[in-house]
Amino acid sequence: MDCEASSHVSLGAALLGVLSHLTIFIRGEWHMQGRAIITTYSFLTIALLCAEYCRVNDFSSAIRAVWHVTGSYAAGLFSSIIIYRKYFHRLRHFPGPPLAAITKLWHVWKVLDGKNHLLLDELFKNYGSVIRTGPEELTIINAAIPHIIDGQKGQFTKATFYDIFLPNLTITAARNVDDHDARRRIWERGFSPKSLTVYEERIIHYAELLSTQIENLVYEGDSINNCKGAIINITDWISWFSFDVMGEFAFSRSFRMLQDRKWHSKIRLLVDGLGAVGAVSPVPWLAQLGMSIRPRMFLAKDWLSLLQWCRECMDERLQMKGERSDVSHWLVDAYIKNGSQQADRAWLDGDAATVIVAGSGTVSVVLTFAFYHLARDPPQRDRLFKEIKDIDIYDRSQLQNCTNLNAFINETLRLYPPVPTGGNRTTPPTGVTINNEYIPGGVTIVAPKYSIHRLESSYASADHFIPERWTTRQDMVKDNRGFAPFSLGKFGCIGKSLAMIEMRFVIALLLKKFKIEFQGSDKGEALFADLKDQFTFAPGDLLLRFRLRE
Ligand code: HEM
Repeated sequence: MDCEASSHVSLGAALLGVLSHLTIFIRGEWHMQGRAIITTYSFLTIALLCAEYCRVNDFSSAIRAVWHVTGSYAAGLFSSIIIYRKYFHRLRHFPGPPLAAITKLWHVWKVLDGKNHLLLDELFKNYGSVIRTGPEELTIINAAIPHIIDGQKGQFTKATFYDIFLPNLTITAARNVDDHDARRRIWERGFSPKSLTVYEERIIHYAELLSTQIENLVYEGDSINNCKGAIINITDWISWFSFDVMGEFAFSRSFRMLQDRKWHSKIRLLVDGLGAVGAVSPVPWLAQLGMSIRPRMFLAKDWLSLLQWCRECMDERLQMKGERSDVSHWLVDAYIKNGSQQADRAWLDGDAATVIVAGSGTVSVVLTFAFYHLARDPPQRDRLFKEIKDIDIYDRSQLQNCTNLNAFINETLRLYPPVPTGGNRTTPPTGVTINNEYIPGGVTIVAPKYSIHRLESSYASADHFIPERWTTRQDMVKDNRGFAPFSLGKFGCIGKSLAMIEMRFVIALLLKKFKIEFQGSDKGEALFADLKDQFTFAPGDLLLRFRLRE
């Protein structure tokens, strides 16, 4: 091919790239098509290579020519995408980091350290309350936003992020509103007041086991090391407790972590797998691509092995004779009544895994930070102890009426919402107007609770832990609309009441029995240094000294 012909071909290929963007890729969602796109382009490249080889009868010239054409095509395609996103996109006038407007990969790079909550907070300080954090994404940090996206009138749907869990089917990831509503109706049967009373017995059982194990460690510490009390990593112990409880609710079996005083290998996989979800959550297409192309590699392999284990646990659960009063009972019931169809089995497995993840990774965060503040703030600890020491903590209604305890939990939920930045939604097709600003349809809205809960315009001394703002110092709450640790509306947390029962009881039980203090010079530095946002918060280690009260 002479030089002129070659440059015509390159120009044609580049124009074709621009055209593919403007006519095909500019529309709709493509994050689930990664594999199909790669297969199609590979096929076309090979076909082109064969055709060129037949024409010139020389392999290296054919490769050079195809390389030229594909390079030009890619240059046209990506230049068009970049120019469009930067200068013509409907979100172009929103401020934000320049690279964010072009690709979400900048976000992956930025959150490799797992500190997405801090990143979004910093962006808020630099760019204001509405920030373009992706080509099709706005992060909005404003007290009104939780009610706008999830309130009664909310027409918003779950955003593309949730497809990261596919092909796993679960209520949390159901983006189709009808599928979600149908699943939610089944779940709701498992959270009736009657069911909660039954679950409470299980919670009490495991909380007592936690308390007994700590007591054993205190005796072991006193006699073996001759040190006063037990120094324990509360982050681990609280996680073991909450996963053991959810094992009961999902599969009617304990993971025996409290008993064995160590992590169950599969639960460890789960925690590590969620770390990976945190890292790739800004680009669900990358996660899907990894899963479909290399399902047997690295974390994808661990994740699949975990799902397989959940399936096996559910097989055992289905074999159990007699009625089981766990959360899965209602999911299993629906599965059997529907004729035990394979499609329903996928929902059953996915939702059982959801019970474990949604029920443990959240409660454990609040309890860990609650114990951190109990150790850090002796006057708060003494005030709580005074409130609970003479009541029957096994009587749920008495605990429910403990105003200081409730305020303490609320303040922990405010500063450390277990889902700190997640809960992305998509605007309805007609778009919405927020604070006099029109936002078009189909845009992802991120409303990070971590930052919204720390707005100075909403809470006086917002970064400080002051439980009194919920009791005697209500003047310190200026605008409470943004407080939504459990989210709101039809996608809001279904386990809120269960979680509150669990958190109140564990705090009351351990506080009544133990004196809780920091250990030596460790004042919780690792807890914060290693704190990661991986959809739910994953706190670092926290060593505390537990001593028996006289
Ligand atoms: C402190 C404890 C908890 C907090 C702060 C919390 C918070 C949340 C939040 C923010 C959401 C919305 C997530 C989203 O939009 O993607 C959610 C959903 C959910 N939570 Fe919780 N949660 C807690 C405990 C629990 C417990 C104990 C369970 C029981 C198994 C549970 C089950 C669920 C389920 C099934 C959903 C999905 C609801 C739906 O999509 O309709 N959560 N939770």
